[in-house]
Amino acid sequence: MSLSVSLSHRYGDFHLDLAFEAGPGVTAIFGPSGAGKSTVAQAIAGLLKPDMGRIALNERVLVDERTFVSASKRRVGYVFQDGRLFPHMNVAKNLRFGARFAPSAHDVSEEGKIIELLGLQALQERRPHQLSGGEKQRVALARALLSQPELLLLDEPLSALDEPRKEAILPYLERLRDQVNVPIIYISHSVAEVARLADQLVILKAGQKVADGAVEIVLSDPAALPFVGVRQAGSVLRARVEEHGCDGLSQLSVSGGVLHLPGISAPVGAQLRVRILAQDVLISLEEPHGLSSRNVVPVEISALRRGDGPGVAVQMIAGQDRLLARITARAAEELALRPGLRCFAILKATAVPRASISQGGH
Ligand SMILES: Nc1ncnc2c1ncn2[C@@H]1O[C@H](COP(=O)(O)OP(=O)(O)OP(=O)(O)O)[C@@H](O)[C@H]1O
Repeated sequence: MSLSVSLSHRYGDFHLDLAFEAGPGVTAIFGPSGAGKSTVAQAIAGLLKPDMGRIALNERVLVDERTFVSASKRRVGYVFQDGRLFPHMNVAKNLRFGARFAPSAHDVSEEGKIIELLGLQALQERRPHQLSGGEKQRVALARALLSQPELLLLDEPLSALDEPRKEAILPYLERLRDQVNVPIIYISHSVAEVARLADQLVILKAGQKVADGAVEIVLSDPAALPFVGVRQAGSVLRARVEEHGCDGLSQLSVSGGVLHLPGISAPVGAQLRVRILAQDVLISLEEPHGLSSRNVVPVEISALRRGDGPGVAVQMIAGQDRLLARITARAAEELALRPGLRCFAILKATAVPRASISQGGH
């Protein structure tokens, strides 16, 4: 699958002007409020006719100078922030409504698989007002999938939910990513969600694309730090669960070494993604001894970038992975950090919260 987007659109002073390509898996479109994310989503879905541009989905042109395929003919399943279920219909009828738009009749087992995947078996008779926010979003996701879309477009699907409900629905989105063969465009202003779900990332600012690429590469790029925010910046590592210790710490292998982290319930052998915030990584020139942290990984510095304030972002290569640290410029000077320098990254185990660790995504 491929989605190719090139857009130019004006709303008063706001000018959206960008191009990107999205492949299979989850492509996140990330940016602050007003960056133009929803405008992009609406153009892809056919709810907005851009001033100029070209959008093609799997070689089928949806928009160009001569073409404007209507929303209902695009095969794009759109899930809004608030789900937008039909209030007078129960869950089963809402789902049937989605299936009406499918180009071919549904295999019952396929339909059952979607309902099971999103955990809706027991909710079929309920009306939307009898559902929690998270359950409504799961119904909206299933309804969109039942229309057999070529692309699923999720526009901040978690933004109306409180933290516990977000946490409860994220595993469903992960299962969707890993088990349903429909590419997903995921609009979000949450780095945490992007780090958990996305394969590719496009960052927008004031209507322009400021970064794009594989999520691990973009999130660990010091140049992207100003757009991601210093407190949210960090890298995503792929890890494998090796062993659960009886003291509550689990041993994970990453390509550059071993991490010991708490709160991991995934079984031995499971593949995980671990988000490590730049502010939680320390750098040592020598291999530290007599240190309370057991998470010490040998690294090589690959890039440094001075921010506007006292901080420096340091990118390091650890095996096949990249780590990002944010330290003070004074420390970087005193340690004479420079690209090519071999040193050690230290991570405090308790700095990685449970929500930063997720399963799958390969
Ligand atoms: N229908 C419209 N008419 C006029 N201006 C609009 C319209 N829709 C969006 N805008 C403007 O376009 C800009 C981008 O809006 P958009 O909703 O795409 O941003 P966003 O990144 O999705 O923001 P948020 O995260 O707050 O939803 C904003 O300045 C907004 O005010």
